[in-house]
Amino acid sequence: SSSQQLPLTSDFVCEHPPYKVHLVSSSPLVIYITNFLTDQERAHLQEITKDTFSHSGVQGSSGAKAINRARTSQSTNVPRDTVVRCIEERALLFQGLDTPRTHLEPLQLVKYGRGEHFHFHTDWFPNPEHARPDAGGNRLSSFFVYVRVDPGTTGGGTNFPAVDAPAGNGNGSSSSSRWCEAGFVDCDEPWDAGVTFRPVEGNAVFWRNLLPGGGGDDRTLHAGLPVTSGGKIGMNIWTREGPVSEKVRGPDV
Ligand SMILES: O=C(O)CCC(=O)C(=O)O
Ligand SMILES: [Fe+2]
Repeated sequence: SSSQQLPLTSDFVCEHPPYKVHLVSSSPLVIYITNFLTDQERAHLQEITKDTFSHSGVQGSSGAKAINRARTSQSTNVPRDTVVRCIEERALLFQGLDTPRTHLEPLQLVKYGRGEHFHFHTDWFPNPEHARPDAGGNRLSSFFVYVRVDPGTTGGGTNFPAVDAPAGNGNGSSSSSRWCEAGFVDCDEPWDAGVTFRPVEGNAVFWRNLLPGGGGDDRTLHAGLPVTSGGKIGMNIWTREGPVSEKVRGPDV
């Protein structure tokens, strides 16, 4: 219905929802964020990208692919309108007061149907060619935001095999963990599988990809596990070490 869409008039006011942060791991830095996107923003993102998804890897942005980017999902870049700029601003403020907007790649939606997955990979580029200063350097941080989860969806979690599950989550021994009870973490996974975040609409996982010296942090390896029923749309927000060219970022719309 039309009430589902935000007005895209010049008097649009960017208001950030009262999201909450929950520390998962300090090394590597991993933070779980609840209510990062509003329902209206989620609907808007889907509306403006409808019919634009394709299977073509890293579409239109850096042209670079990390190794093991075996993804059966479809993706699309999000045109940067006032609502999207508001989400960008939120992601920048989250990371401090001095991260310029130009360090952001175009936001990217990733869509999975039943049986689709994204194999283990790092978001940072192991190939220095893809992380050259004129390309914006490497990917300093990632947000993966759950934009849509079809009712009855199973699977489709985001797994980090080298990140310990939050302390006291009771993996394998108890169901008392608040992380499990809240539905944020999949505690049915075996203890040695690291941590698996369940897709929950509006919530996000944030992590830092690079070590203090600038090298890639192998512990940020992760995968989009196969969706066993239903479907999921997620969104990547990638912040580079330096500015991304205007050509890659595209115009404001
Ligand atoms: O689908 C997921 O849970 C993760 C996707 C991902 O890692 C990516 O698009 O880079
Ligand atoms: Fe990723």
